[in-house]
Amino acid sequence: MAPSAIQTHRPIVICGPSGSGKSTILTCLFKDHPDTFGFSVSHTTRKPRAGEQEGREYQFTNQEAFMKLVNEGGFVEYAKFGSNFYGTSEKAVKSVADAGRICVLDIEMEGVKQVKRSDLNARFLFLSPPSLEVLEQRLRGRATDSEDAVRQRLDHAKHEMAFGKEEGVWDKVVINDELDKAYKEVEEWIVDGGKYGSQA
Ligand SMILES: Nc1ncnc2c1ncn2[C@@H]1O[C@H](COP(=O)(O)OP(=O)(O)OP(=O)(O)O)[C@@H](O)[C@H]1O
Repeated sequence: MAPSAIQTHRPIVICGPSGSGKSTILTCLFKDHPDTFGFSVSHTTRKPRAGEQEGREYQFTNQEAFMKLVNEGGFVEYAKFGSNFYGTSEKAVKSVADAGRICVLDIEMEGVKQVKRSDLNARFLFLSPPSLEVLEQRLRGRATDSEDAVRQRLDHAKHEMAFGKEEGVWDKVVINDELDKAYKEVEEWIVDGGKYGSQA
């Protein structure tokens, strides 16, 4: 039987504390490899903001429809933030692969555990800051968060760093010390000599 798109285009899960550099590294990757990667469009029960378009930023839905999809096992991961639900449907990930791209999932710890239990056959990358001290400097340097938010992120980062050290979870752990070096290491692992982790 011919391999499915999801087997030839294995999704990449990237996880790491806020401020570890996920967006920075993914921006480089997408720029250096145009038309290779894609993000799946998540579902959310929150209302669209001005300028947001159905099916582009999110698939906007209501709680009843969201829960129905949960019960049908349609999500590879979902979570509640504040009073709204957010989730990644299996269909959304598969449609990225069907379009000939590798789906990149930038998700947090609980989501990673759920994707691990799914049949997505994803590859798991943990991006770590060199230390909590450096992470704090970067979060402050980014200047996008209030003092309270920085403290919350650092608090959460301690648990995430422990998760990053757990056996059997990660296919690759990269320490983002010097950006160019970390990026090269991520790129090399993802591209995998042109195989992109494909076993097919
Ligand atoms: N190797 C590095 N050396 C120095 N600064 C870095 C390095 N990598 C990233 N940064 C800086 O650290 C800050 C945090 O990076 P970034 O926003 O990419 O993190 P993130 O993991 O995507 O965070 P979030 O999960 O909150 O979106 C940014 O200001 C970025 O420019």
